[in-house]
This record gives sequence, C-alpha cells and structure tokens, in this order.
Amino acid sequence: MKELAVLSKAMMQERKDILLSILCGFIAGTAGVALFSASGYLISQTVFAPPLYTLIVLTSMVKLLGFVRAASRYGERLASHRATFSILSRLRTSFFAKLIPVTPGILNKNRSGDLLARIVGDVESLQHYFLRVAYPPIMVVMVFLSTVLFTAVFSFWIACLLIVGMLITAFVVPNLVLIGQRKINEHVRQQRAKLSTEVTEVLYGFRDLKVYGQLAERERQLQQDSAELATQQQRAATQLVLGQSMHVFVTYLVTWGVLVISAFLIADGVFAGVYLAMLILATQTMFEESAAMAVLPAYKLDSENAAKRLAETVPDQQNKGYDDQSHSSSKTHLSLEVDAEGEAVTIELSHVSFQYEGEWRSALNDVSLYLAPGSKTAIVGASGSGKSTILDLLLKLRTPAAGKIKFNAISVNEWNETNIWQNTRAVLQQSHFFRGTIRDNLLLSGESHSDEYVQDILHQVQLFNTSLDDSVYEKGENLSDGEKQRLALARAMLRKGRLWLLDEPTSSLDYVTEARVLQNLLTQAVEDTLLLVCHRLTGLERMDQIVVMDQGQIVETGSFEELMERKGYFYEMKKIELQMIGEQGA
Ligand SMILES: Nc1ncnc2c1ncn2[C@@H]1O[C@H](COP(=O)(O)OP(=O)(O)OP(=O)(O)O)[C@@H](O)[C@H]1O
Repeated sequence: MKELAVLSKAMMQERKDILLSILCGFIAGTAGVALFSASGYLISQTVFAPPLYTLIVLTSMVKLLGFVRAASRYGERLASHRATFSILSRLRTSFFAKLIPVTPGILNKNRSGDLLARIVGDVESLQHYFLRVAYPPIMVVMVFLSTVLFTAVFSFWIACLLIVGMLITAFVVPNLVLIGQRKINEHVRQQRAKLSTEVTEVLYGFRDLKVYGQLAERERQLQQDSAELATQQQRAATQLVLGQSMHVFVTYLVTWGVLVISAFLIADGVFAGVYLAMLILATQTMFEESAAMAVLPAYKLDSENAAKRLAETVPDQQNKGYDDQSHSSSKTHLSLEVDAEGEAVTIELSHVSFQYEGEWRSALNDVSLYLAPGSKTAIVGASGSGKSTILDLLLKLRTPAAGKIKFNAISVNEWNETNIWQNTRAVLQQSHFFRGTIRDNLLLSGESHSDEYVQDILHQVQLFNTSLDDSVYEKGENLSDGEKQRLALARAMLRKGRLWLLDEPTSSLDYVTEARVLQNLLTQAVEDTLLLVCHRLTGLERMDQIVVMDQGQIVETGSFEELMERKGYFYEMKKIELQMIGEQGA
C-alpha cells in the first residue's frame, strides 16, 4: 500500500532496534517452548525416580531457560517499544512538516475537529503497525519453525498437525476477524470523527449556542454521539475477543490432537511415554506465542485506514509541491531580509487569478498590481471582493491559479515561505492570542526587546493601561476586539522586516484612536513597503495609491485626490461613508 511508504521509511530508520527486538523475541519464544517442554519432561521423569544428577541437570536447565526467557523478553519489549516510539515521533514530525505549508487549503476542506481526530488518532494508529502487524508474523514463523522441527524428531504426524493448526490460527481465524472488523472499524472511525467535530464546534460556539438556546439540544446530541461511539467500540472489542477465543479454541483442539496421536504412537512403541507431557506443553506454548496473530488483521486494517486518511489530508501533490518549494528555496538561498540601509520590498502581481477549492466563482480575477519599494498602498472595496485573498497569496498561504507574483522582481515560487513570514510584519484579520502574559503574546518569535521599548510600542497603539505582565486567557477571551487588534499591531511593530501586510488592523477602533494608531504606524513604516486592507476610507489621503476592488477585480487605482476627482466607485463609497458618519458638509 502506497500510503504506508512513509511508515516503511520510518521503520527502516529504526532497523537496529527492530533487528534487536526480533532477535530477542525469537530467543524468548524458543526459550519459552524449551522451558515448558523441559518442565514437562522433568515432571514425567520424576515418576521414574531418576538418578539425582539427572534431576539436578533438568531443574538447572528449567531455571536457566526461565532466566533466558525473562531476560530476552525484557530486551524484546525494550527494543520494540523504543523502536515504536521513535517511529511514532518520526511520523508526527514528518506529518506536521507536510501539513504546515498546506494548512490553509486543508482547513478549507476539513472541519477542525475532524482534522484534530486525524492528526491525533490516525498518527497514533500507525504506531501499532510495527508492533502488532509487521513484527508478530516474523516472530511466529521463527518460533513455529523451530518447534515443528523439534516435534518432527518425535513424529511426522504431530509436526503435520501443528502445521495445520498453525495455518488455521495464522490465516483462517484472522480472516474471520477481519471480515467482522472491516465494517465495525469504519463505523468507529466515522463516529469518532463526528464526535470530535461536534465537540470542537460546541466548544467554539458555546456562547452563541447558549444565547440562541441551542446548548441543551447540542449537549443531548453530543451524549447520543458519545453513546453511539461507545457501542461501536464495544462491538469492535467483542470482535477482537471473539478472534482471541477462536485462537484458544484451535489451540486446545490441536493439543487434543497431539495427545491422541501421541497416545497411539506411545502404544505402538514409536517413542516413550515420558515425552508425552513435553510434547503437549511445547504445543500449547507455541500457540501461546502466536496469540498476537488473531488481532493482527484488525490492527492492519486500522493502520491502513489511518495511513489512507493521512494521505488524503496531505495529498501527494501537495507534498510534492512542498518538497519542490523547499528544494528550490534551498537552491537559490534567497532572503527577503534587508538591512536598515537596504531597499524596501517591491511587489508585483501580474494577471493573478485565484479560486477557493470547491467554489464556483473566482475570488480573484486577473488582478495586476505594483507596489514600489517604500510605497503605501490601501486596498478598499466591498466585503468579499477579494482583499484578504491578496494578502494570503502574498504570504504564500495559498497559491494562485494563474498569473505571477514577484517579490523584488523574483517569482514568489523561488522564495522560501518561512523567509517571507519571518521578514514580513503581518496582521491578519483574526489574530490568535495564547494563554500567557501580554509580553508572551507580543514577542511571539522570541524577539529580544527591553520592557521599556515594548511598553513604548503599546503606547503607540494607544494601550496606556496595559502592563506587560497582565494575563491573557486562552484565545484572548479577556481582551476586547479593539485591544486584540492593537496588540496584533504592536506584535507587528515589534518584528523586523521592511514589508507590512495589514488586513483591517483597526476596524474595531473608534475614529480618534484609529487615526492616532495609523499615524504612529505610518511614522514607523515611513521607509517600508506597506499594504493596508481596510473598509473605512478615513485617513487614506496619506496613501500613495488606493486600489479599489469589486468582485475579485481591481476597478480603480490612484491616489486619494485622483480617485475623488474621477468621481467613480471610490468617490461614491466615500460619499456614502461621509453620510453614514454624519460628516457631510463638515
Ligand atoms: N476559505 C475560503 N473558502 C472558500 N471561499 C472563501 C474562503 N475565504 C474567502 N472566500 C470567498 O472568497 C471571496 C473573497 O474573500 P476575501 O476574504 O478575500 O474578501 P474580502 O474582500 O477580504 O472580504 P472582507 O472585507 O469581508 O474581509 C469571498 O467571496 C469569500 O466568500
């Protein structure tokens, strides 16, 4: 299965531990069979009152085998679990590395709860692949072959019976379990995804659900989904137990068979009766060692489904794109970083179009735009006209369907996205706040600024009563929208970079505060390239260029005066705004 390739690669990297666990597992398995065989022989021998030295040799052998079995089992567990956890850690790292560059696209397609279930549940499911799918058959075959060889010395028929029993436990029983598991497993997975999606939505929308009186209904739904998941899991567990019971049943059936054949052979004088207990115990121990085979298909199915879903989440094409990007970036070593004397960034969009996945109409249609180094540009336009999408494309969070984007005359494909993020002062429409202090939330990239400097920036964004040690709750619950916006702006002001990409950074502020904040912002960014997406049209007189957008297209471009003189779209928007804020005639 192609999707399991990443797993095989991770297993190859842990081959030392894997080989060690196979070796220890083989020693433990054969020592187990030998231990019980020797015990059976010892018990039978004592009946004939053998010489003392025989008993001493036999008991010492039993003790020694017991010790070897315990020590090698310990070694096996240690090496196999170490390999499993290393594989798990490699899987997590590789999955996240692939996930991060394509996150916006993924969040578009998947509900966050489902995504969480995939990331946590599916990656964890893959850890079972080595321990419960790849490893047991190797062990079972090795222990089985040595036991069959050993029993063949006594009787060809007993060896044949063991082979038949082994085929039943290794193929028939697991396949019966698999038939039942296939259906149940898929249900469990779907139900788990549904439950985590519901839980996430209730947590995120708790307040709205409460205010709109939907909380009780949602809770009832959650309980129902949770009960359904428990039922499905119970069915899956019952199936597994059934498989294990069938395994035990076959073990006893074969043991009876060995007993009957041995009885005949002993009666015929083929071998002495003293070996009977030894053969019975060897048979039972061998099947005990292969008990893991009964549950193997369930884990195999689970791992394959998990790998498939993870591959769907981060499809190959996206992986390829990511690898190619990293490759080309590392080749060219481009850096957006510019020193204080260096030029600010030039941006050029030519004939750029973009369509969100699953949407029938384009969010951007043939957009061309030039931002000169150090220029100040504002993008205005109706809601949904594509303003934020332009910022997403510039931040390489999404890839245009057509057209070219260039930074400093070099295609954006050549730039490493991390480099763009590190050297851009971006404020997105929704900024996330983490639980911690104001200081933690401002210096997210670990910038080292003195408290005085940070406090000064807070003053520039008109936050005079905020202390750096004030607490911030999860998702910034204890901050107003205006405070969040100003903190996000302060965050950007504390970063380095000569490019500012700001998406409605002051939309929740009152006019007076907004004007002061923008004034300070423009002072700090005086020599930098700045792109400001905004709804309000106040303060745009200071911009070098205003771009007006409608339905994914640029409908007007020019300075404030030019657009007002043109009496077009912008002029009409400005007129409406003035009417709204009652400034007409002022
Ligand atoms: N994640 C998404 N998936 C699908 N369609 C989207 C997504 N984000 C935006 N769109 C659509 O793309 C179009 C442009 O959206 P965009 O957010 O760029 O507009 P905007 O001008 O920034 O709007 P606003 O001023 O309301 O923020 C809209 O029609 C919107 O419905």
